[in-house]
Amino acid sequence: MASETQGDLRATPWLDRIRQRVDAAAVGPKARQIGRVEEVGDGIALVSGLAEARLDELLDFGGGRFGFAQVLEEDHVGCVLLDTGEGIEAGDRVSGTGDVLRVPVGEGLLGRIVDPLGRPLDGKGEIAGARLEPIEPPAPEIVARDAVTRPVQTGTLVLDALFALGRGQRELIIGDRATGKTTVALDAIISQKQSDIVSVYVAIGQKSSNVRRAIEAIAAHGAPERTIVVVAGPSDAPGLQWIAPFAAMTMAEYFRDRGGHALIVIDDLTKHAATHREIALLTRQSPGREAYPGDVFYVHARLLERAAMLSKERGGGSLTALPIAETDAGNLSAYIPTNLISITDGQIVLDAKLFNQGQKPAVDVGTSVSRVGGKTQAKALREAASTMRLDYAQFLELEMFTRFGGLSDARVRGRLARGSRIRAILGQRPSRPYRLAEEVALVSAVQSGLADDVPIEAISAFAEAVRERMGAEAQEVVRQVEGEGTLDEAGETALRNWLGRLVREFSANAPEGAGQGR
Ligand SMILES: Nc1ncnc2c1ncn2[C@@H]1O[C@H](COP(=O)(O)OP(=O)(O)OP(=O)(O)O)[C@@H](O)[C@H]1O
Repeated sequence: MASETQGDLRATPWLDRIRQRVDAAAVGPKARQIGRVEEVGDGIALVSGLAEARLDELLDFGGGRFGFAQVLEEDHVGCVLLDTGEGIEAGDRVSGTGDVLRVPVGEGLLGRIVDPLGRPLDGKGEIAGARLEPIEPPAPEIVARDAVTRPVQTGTLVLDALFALGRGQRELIIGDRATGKTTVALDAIISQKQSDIVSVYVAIGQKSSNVRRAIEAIAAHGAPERTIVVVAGPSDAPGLQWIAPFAAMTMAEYFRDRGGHALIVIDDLTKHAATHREIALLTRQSPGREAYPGDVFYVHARLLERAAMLSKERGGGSLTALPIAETDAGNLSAYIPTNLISITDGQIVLDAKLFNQGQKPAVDVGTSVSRVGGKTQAKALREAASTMRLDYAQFLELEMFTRFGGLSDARVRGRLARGSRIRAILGQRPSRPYRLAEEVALVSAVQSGLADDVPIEAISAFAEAVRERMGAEAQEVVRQVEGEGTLDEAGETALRNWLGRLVREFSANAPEGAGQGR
């Protein structure tokens, strides 16, 4: 009897605790679908028994391994794994989570290098204060958008002067291998060092040496503390590479939706399309043109549609996208390039021939276009560059005709001299973006004819002098251009006088007869 009482005494607190836990627990049936792995390999698993699974649903393979439903068939679900799938075998249990894939977002990601799931790759510890958001929220609807009218300074003179990028715009950077595509996009990120725009660089299937070069360029010349780098390497699971641009978009949208401004560089969508094709073939979807599944256009359209300039009612934030695409032998009419060209608001075409001739950035001004137009350009630059594109195009044609000799008319020589100076001024080294005022000065110098007196071989030194000395020697011009985007009469005169003095320095040192228009 005594021992029974003792037992009761010991059991009472324990029973109370259990009673409390039972009372606190939500009571009700909780169904969890359990499926079974039928086949697994190459980052893909075919799973049976998940009749209720939804598209893009996150599936739990146990042991911290996940995948998401990409293809729903009558008898199986095609699932894309988010890791290599090592340790997963046919017959393993899989359960649906009822949720879609989510990634961390927030200010804590700024200055960090992460994988597409937001896991740190930079060894700087956990991401602070992050919350989870789905990787594919719907794109802003039409009424939530505003016109694209405010510029994004890319710092690359040929882009800012001739094509102009606007906040909320999607501009494709396209060209053959190693033609400077990444460099142009990175310069746009570096150029945001002093702006209110945060940047996201997402590398999909890029060689680690290239990714390291990009990270180093941003760290050395840009504002790494306001940049997020998302990396999915070539040896990562195809699923991880596939979600990379979507996850990075979600991270960038966080700023757009809070009235902020973001720029995303997607490097590159050709590799993403190849991953999409690989996944589609492995999950037995029927191949279409060039063996891509029929939905590859839709995948990229719904991704890029998320770049937008939001209306004032929605906070007035913006997300600008610079997707990159690779061509083969300059073929812009291949399947993925044509898709992307028709989705985006313009394209910057980089030409291998120009690159090999030493014209860098190798932008082909004939085939490049911005469908948003000059509306987004700062007034001062728009006015200075108004006829530059036409002058340059005419020069290129004239140059071709005069290559065989003959035409020596003074007007023709004048045009050739002007055109060759435009070409020289458009040349630019990597990681050296210009400020807006410097661009206005350079374009004005060439278009007003002042630079005709600078020998062609001294043009790059002249441009360098503008970069180095303008801030100190033409402060009022810089203040007006960068503050108001335009120059009043006094400002224009001050700019002309300053450029005139600079030109004299360069033409004074010129060899006899230089600058007379070759
Ligand atoms: N304006 C430039 N001036 C001098 N060198 C440049 C310029 N732009 C690019 N380069 C050089 O050309 C090489 C290729 O550039 P980049 O990696 O940007 O090209 P890409 O088209 O992105 O290449 P990939 O096809 O490998 O992605 C690099 O070594 C880069 O430093």
